[in-house]
Amino acid sequence: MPCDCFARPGAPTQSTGPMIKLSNLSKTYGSGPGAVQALKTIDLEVPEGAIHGVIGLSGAGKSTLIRCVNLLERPTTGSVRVDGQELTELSGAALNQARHQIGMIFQHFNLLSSRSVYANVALPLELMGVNKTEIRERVAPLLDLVGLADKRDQYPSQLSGGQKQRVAIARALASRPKVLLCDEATSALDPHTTGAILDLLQDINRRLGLTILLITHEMEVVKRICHRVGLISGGELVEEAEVGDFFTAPRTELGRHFLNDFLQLEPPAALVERLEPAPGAHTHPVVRLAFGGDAVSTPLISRLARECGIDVSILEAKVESIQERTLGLMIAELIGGAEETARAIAYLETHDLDVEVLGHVQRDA
Ligand SMILES: Nc1ncnc2c1ncn2[C@@H]1O[C@H](COP(=O)(O)OP(=O)(O)OP(=O)(O)O)[C@@H](O)[C@H]1O
Repeated sequence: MPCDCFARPGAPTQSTGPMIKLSNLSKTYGSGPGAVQALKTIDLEVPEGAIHGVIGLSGAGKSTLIRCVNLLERPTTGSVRVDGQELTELSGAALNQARHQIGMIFQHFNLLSSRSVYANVALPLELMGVNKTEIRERVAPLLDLVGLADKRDQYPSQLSGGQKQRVAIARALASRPKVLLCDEATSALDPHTTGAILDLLQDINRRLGLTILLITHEMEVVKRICHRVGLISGGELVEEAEVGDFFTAPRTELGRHFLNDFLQLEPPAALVERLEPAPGAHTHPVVRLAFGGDAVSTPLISRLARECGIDVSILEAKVESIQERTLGLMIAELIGGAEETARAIAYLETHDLDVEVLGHVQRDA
C-alpha cells in the first residue's frame, strides 16, 4: 500500500496501461561503417508497481536500454511511453517536467561531493523551484526512509558505498517519481551491502507502489527482488519471463548459461571428460534437471526408475528458494537401454521438468 507521506498530489496515474512501454525501440550509435546498433526493435512492458529486471552480458545493450527510458539516450526509432506519455515527442522544458516522474540511480552513485547528504537530496527539489520550507518537509522523511537521518550533515567522502547509494536513492525519490531506473545500482557494492540495498529497493517498491526497472549482470539481483526478467543479447530481448519461470526453465542457451553460472551446478570434471555429444550403441544419457512447483515434493525419481525400468544415479543435487518458489536441481545419469532412457526423458518432460541432455557416457566405462 503506497505511503501517504510520499503521495504525489495532483499527479494521478494517467493511464491504465503499463507504467513503462517500449515499442519497436532501436538505437544506433554513429553512422556509416563504424555505426554500432546497440538496440534492435525492443518491445517491453512493465506494469505499475512491478520490479522488472533486464540482465545481459557486458556490451549487450543494458545501459543503452535503461537510458532510453528517460531519454538520456534518444532512441533512433521507436516509442517510449511512461505512464501513458510518449517521451520521444518531448524536448526542453516538457521533457524535464516528464523526467520528474522518473528517478534514476547509478552504479557509481553520482553524488555531488561538495554538497552534504541533505543538500544532495534537496538538489532536485531546488531545481524544480520548490521552496525551502517544503524542501525541509520533504527531505527529512526521505532520509528516514533510507535510514540516514543521522548522516544529514555529512559529505559523500564520509560515507560508505552503501550509504552513498542510500543518498542517491533518497535523491531519486525526491521528485516523487512513479518509476525508478536502477543502472547496475549494486555492482560496486560488496554482497552484504548489495543485500541491504536490494532490501531497501524492495521495501520502497512495496511501501510506495513505485515501478522499478533495473539492469544488472547479476542473477542474484534478479532472484532477490525482481518479479519479471528480460534477457538482452546483441541489443535484442531474447527471452522474457516471470522470475520463477526463468530460474526453472530458461528458454535460450544464454538463459541457461546465466542460470548454470549462478547455480554452479556442473557435472563432475571426471564425468565431463567422458561425455560424448551423440548417443552410441552402449551409452546412456547424463541430464540436468530443473523442477519447480509440485515436482519438488513428489518422489519423481523413484517413480521414474520404477515406471521406465531404469536406474538413476544422482551426481549433484540442490534446492534453491527463488522468492516464494522452490527450485530443485539435479545432474543424473539415466542408466538403461536406449528405449528406456528415451522414455524416461519423455516422462520427465511430461511432468514439467526442464530436461537438458548434457551428453552421453559409455555404459561400461
Ligand atoms: N556512446 C556510445 N557510442 C558508441 N557506442 C556505444 C556508446 N555507448 C555504448 N555503445 C556501444 O553499444 C553497445 C551496447 O553498450 P551498453 O553500454 O548499452 O551495453 P551494456 O550491456 O550496458 O554493457 P556493460 O554491462 O559493459 O555496461 C556496445 O557495443 C557499446 O560499445
